[in-house]
Amino acid sequence: MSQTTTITEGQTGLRTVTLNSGSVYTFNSNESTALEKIPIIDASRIWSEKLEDRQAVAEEIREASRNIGFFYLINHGIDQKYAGEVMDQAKRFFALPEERKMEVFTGRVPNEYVGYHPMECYNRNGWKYQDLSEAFNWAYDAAEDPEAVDKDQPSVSIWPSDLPGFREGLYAYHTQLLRLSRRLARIFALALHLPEEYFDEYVKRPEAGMRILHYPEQTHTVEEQNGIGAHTDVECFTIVTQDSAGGLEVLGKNRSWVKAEPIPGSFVVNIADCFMRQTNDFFVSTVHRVINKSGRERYSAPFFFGFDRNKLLKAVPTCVSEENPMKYPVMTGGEYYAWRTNRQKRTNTYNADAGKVES
Ligand SMILES: O=C(O)CCC(=O)C(=O)O
Ligand SMILES: [Fe+2]
Repeated sequence: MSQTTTITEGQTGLRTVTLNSGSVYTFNSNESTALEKIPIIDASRIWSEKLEDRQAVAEEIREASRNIGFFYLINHGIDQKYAGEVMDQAKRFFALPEERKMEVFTGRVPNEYVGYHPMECYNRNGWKYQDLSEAFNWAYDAAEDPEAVDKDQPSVSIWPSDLPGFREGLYAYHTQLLRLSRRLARIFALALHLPEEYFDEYVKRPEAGMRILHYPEQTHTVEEQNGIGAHTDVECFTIVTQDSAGGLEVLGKNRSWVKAEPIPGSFVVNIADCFMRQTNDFFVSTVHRVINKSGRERYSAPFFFGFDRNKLLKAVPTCVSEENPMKYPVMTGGEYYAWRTNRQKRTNTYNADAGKVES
């Protein structure tokens, strides 16, 4: 899930991005570079029996999370067949006629980000052309979670009719990523120098939405259009599966767009806004965007992992002190998610009854 921004071009050539949470970012140019490197972290140690191994990988994650807010995970142990199946299902879904996809239009589910977000329905940066992508989102479902505490809790997702195997294919991968994320929540606790089990209570009933995205090749310039405009994610962290087309870009410390080049079999993990708030800005929730200039279609599948909606979004003890007091007001995760979801969905220019409305 992402957030609306506006961009203005200053006389210096610098661009200013104002996120709708009020944060302002400046960048030098719309061109992306490979100058700054996104760290590559070997995840095999997160599953190690030895605490020293888990602590060692946690320290690497700590550094990446506070410096750039993005890292690759390699050797994560999840079989590639699950990602392959999700990419196949994405191609199948997005190839459906518009009216079939509109059966599950996101506008049908108030306050939740689930369902279909049509092609060019957002313009996150107020550029000349709408963002060139379409997406389908689905939510956590206790029935698909082997570790669920309450299996009967209903899920808010909506599903297209007559698409056998679609839901199953998506949840098979989702369940794998859920297990990885719960383990990562422990590693993040170590990374914050907290007891390893610190977040366990927060992830029993996590916020764990996922989406598939389709980006056609963009022919307009990078000054005129994005695939998905500059934004920050909402929850704690995001695990992105991308295909080989490339196009994901991260706003680096030097104020340039850094390419997150595809590394086969890897995940791109990024810190999101709830984790930034819970770490009192120790972890950085980094602005990112997608521009598909690869000459072919691009598909991706981000998994958004956050804490239980009923828990308080409050800075952890190792990130506050008398000299460094809490920066953000305390609210529940649910209140924060609803606020962000509604802000984003209000900018959707597709009206289910009237058809597509240009912004
Ligand atoms: O498609 C991607 O690689 C990333 C998409 C993204 O940033 C998002 O959906 O929040
Ligand atoms: Fe994102």
